Amino acid sequence: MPEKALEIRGLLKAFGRNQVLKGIDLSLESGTVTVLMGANGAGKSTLVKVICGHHRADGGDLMLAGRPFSPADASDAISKGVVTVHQSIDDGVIPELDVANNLMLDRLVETGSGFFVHEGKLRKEAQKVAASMGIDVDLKARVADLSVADRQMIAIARAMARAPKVLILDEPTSSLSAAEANRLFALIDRLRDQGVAILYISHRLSDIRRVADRILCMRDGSISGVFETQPLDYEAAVTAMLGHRMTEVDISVEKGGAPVLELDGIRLSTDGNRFDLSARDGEVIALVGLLGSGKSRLAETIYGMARLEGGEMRIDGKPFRPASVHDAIAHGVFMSPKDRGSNAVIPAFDIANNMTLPFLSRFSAGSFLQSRRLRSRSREMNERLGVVCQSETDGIGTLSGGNQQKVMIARWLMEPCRVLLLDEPFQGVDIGARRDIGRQIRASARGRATLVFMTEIDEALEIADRIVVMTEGTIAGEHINENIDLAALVSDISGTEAGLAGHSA
Ligand SMILES: Nc1ncnc2c1ncn2[C@@H]1O[C@H](COP(=O)(O)OP(=O)(O)OP(=O)(O)O)[C@@H](O)[C@H]1O
Repeated sequence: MPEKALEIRGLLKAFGRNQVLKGIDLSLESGTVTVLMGANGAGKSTLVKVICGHHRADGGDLMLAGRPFSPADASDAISKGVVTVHQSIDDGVIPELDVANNLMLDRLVETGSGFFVHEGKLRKEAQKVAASMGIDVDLKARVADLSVADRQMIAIARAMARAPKVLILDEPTSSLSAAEANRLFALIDRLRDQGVAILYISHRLSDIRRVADRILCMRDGSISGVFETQPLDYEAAVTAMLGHRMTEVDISVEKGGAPVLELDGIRLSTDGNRFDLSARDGEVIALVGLLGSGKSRLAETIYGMARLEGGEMRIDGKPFRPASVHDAIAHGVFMSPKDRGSNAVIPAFDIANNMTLPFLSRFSAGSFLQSRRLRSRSREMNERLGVVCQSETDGIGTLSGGNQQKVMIARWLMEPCRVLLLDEPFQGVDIGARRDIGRQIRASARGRATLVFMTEIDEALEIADRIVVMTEGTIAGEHINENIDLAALVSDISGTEAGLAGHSA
């Protein structure tokens, strides 16, 4: 029998009158990866925050390796053997220090030996840790200069230097490219072999298929399903998580709409290849590519944040060369940026104000009627997208991450525009919510051209009329979604492995 690393019985947690955890029972076994799936707002982060000492439980018992466990705070949890790598990876590293010092940080602090004292010894030890984790990074590099993936590896390696019994990874692949995610999976395999009990939280079926030994589903503050018999039944797990089967997004190809946005022989960098793209009224185009493929640069160029380095852009047949974001917006171009935390959410505002923010100035006459109208529209949008909240006057900060993302998308779907750019709209949202958002994107498509920038092919296939593949700053291929030739699509994204891993075709 595998050893029970962590056992939880009857865990309760409420925020005010919102009972978020309603008696959670679960156990994590050593040398096993348990995936925790749950719809946005189900309570996953709250559960993790209780386990890692960030929140105090209101009731229930936690046992770590057979002993009562009630962490006073995050560092108490770590010292007892429960380490969490949060979505915000820089929680786990000090960006200004080099890799070796980051890897050895805890030992340096524990022994009080201070930094850089035994430089040679420190580097040797760090080398050992890096090698044992299969990490191939220059130990002298400043962590701030590393890629997101490398920083995340260092955060995990640092966590492992504490020899934890339980490692919690909260959506660890959300900022990684496919190849980087594969490196992370290899590291997880090693840790499992070393006997660590891993709790892995994810919304991505392709990740879940790759790492899960067992799946726990969470719905509305309770565990709604446990799947541990191989082969795992993913369809049943998704149903247990959502409480119903998933419904499909209807992709009916809009034919014959007039061109709205035309890119004619454009170049994103001075030495980049030129390309053309035309987006029609009512059309939803997915621009798919890995990190560095140029898709974000393209979004920024259309949105007036980056300079067009050649060629011509037109909107409704008229030349369009935005000098600024303000200028792009004035031409009817809206963009929902990725990384909602730093780019979009106004923490001090409530849901309705966050949703209607760009339009507030227009209604700023302070008119009571207008404000009522905005509130009722945001209430309707909340319902259509299934935002889990008490009311539209809740502070945005009280929503779960995925629900904040829905509010941000709603912000741009609510208002008419000519060109809508959505950068990674499904980041951090659960599978059911992805369908809700996809359906709303399609329902709002008429009267505009919609360009959705994303890394996951599965997501593109779910919502787009046309899939455009980008590599090295230019277009590598275009595919109509209806009767798509998946093999050809895959070969366009040459070298893409994990983004496709979950696709069964
Ligand atoms: N600090 C807080 N104050 C008030 N309510 C909160 C707080 N933190 C979480 N909640 C509420 O708890 C519920 C569960 O949120 P939680 O973040 O745990 O969900 P989640 O399952 O992690 O969702 P996601 O997948 O979207 O990240 C939500 O209704 C949320 O509004």
